[in-house]
Amino acid sequence: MPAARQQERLVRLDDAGIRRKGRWLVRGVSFDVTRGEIVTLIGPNGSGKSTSARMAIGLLKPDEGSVDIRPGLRVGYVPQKMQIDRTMPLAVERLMTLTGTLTKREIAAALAETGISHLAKAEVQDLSGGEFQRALLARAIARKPDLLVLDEPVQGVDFNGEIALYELISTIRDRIGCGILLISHDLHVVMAATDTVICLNGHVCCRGTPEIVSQSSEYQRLFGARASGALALYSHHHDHTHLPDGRVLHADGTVTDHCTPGDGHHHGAAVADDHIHGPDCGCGHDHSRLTRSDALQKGNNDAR
Ligand SMILES: Nc1ncnc2c1ncn2[C@@H]1O[C@H](COP(=O)(O)OP(=O)(O)OP(=O)(O)O)[C@@H](O)[C@H]1O
Repeated sequence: MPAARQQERLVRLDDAGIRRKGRWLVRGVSFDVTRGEIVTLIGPNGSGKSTSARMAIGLLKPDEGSVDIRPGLRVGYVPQKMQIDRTMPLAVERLMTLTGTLTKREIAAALAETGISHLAKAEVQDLSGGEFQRALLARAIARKPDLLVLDEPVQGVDFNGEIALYELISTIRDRIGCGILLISHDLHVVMAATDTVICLNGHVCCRGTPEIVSQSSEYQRLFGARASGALALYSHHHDHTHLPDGRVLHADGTVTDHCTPGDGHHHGAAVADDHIHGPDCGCGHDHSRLTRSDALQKGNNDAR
């Protein structure tokens, strides 16, 4: 692909935020996706990944900041949840055309690309989890999108299937030359397939290339031989916690309605996937900071 085309910016979010019912769902979100790039959003449940992705493709308008989408951008989107009536007979090739017409040739090419040509006439309700994800991917790439947005594309897929699907996503990027915005919880494999990782937790917590992160000494110390994913991105110091009611508890004990991009990193929520810090956990973090359970308890007390 020519270099100029590769640098083509497809979408840019600049300090974008979404507010609902008096609460910021995400705030201060800035990132670009350029052609040929795979950008992955990671973060705990409810951290704003889907909301940010939906802003990036114009399904949600930001309440502050801006989202610039290249004029005429063709988007292929696989949402996290699909409303498909599993009791209705629906063949895979019909699923492909539910949201617009496609030629037989386009359908055949997309099914071949995703390795499910043999399932063209199969009923969607009979597909395995991995086959269903491939069918959704086929539908999303059939119109040769400029930007492919995949919200948790490996849900319900076993470990080997996950790796195969990520490889497929990279192959599709190379062949179609699209940009890809990926949302994933699969930190152990997401590193391999990604150019840029963005860690969200109500705002952008940190970002970086997988290579730089995986070579850091803290990464090696934290995760050693079992480290093959983006877990290292979760190893930085976090200095505030989002409370269940949406307010923010800061390291100095103060509670505010929301965090801001300048707040620094979160404590606990993102680290909790592995352990709660204590004097013996050996992870190298600053243990004078509040543990997640301490922080939550303190926040709850403050709220009373
Ligand atoms: N329309 C809405 N009104 C109010 N709150 C909303 C709305 N949509 C989403 N939320 C809340 O915004 C937060 C972010 O949701 P979002 O779906 O973006 O998170 P996520 O990071 O994709 O989560 P998950 O990993 O669980 O899929 C959640 O707390 C969610 O409950």
